[in-house]
Amino acid sequence: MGVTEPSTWTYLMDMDGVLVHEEHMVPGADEFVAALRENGIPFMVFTNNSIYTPRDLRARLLRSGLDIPEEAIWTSALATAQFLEQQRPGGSAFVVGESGLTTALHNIGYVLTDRDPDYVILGETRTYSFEAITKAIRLVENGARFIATNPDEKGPSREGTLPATGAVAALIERVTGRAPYYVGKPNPLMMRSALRHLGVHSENTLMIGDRMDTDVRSGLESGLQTILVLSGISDQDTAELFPYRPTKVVRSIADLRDHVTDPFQA
Ligand SMILES: O=C(CO)COP(=O)(O)O
Ligand SMILES: [Mg+2]
Repeated sequence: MGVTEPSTWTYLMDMDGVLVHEEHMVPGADEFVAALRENGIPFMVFTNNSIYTPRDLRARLLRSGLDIPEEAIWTSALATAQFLEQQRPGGSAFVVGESGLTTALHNIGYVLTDRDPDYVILGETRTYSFEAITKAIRLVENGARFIATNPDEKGPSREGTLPATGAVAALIERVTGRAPYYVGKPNPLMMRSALRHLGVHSENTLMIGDRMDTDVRSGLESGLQTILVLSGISDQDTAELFPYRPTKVVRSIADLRDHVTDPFQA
């Protein structure tokens, strides 16, 4: 499909499976980011991973070899806090997650408590505890609104699949009969907040991701061009399993490093 290349693109880049696998950089990702910088192309890391604050995530990415400014990092934790600040300012929540989520909620003035909270908020962590999940279940049963940062049921790593927020949300939903509201990709809320944050329009913005059901769908439904990479969750057959298609499929972000001004001509 012919894509009209705008004078310059803005890049929204998924993180896990595109730029890194946990703490390991995807080969060539540093050269890709350097090419964006050399061409003065605006970009944002746009991740459903709610574990880290932008400050911690910048430090983590830097150690992996990627120099990403804090202000170019937008996570599902930040999107969730922005959503709740609009929904119920000064609210309270019981949180199952890490500092990326608790810090974002504290920054909007939320009280974190297990005593009659307005919300139960489930985020990404690598240390889900049976006790915390049980508490979350009981609070949802008692009427707390159930929110989850992202629907990803798994994440990629060099060692193999990692269970993720969506899988734990499914456990809580199975026990309580209450489905969570997911704020992260593909919810248009998260995309709109990123485009607003960047001050750009969908026509000259593209989304690069490793998942069809979060990254590509999120971009597609917001009018962006989309690129699926095969370095994360998806393989060469994945795109065919979905009713919709990405604009382009590449093996990894390294394949784009020499075409950042015209990614669809290559
Ligand atoms: O955290 C995730 C699932 O583990 C997904 O993060 P990304 O949106 O960066 O791929
Ligand atoms: Mg990903």
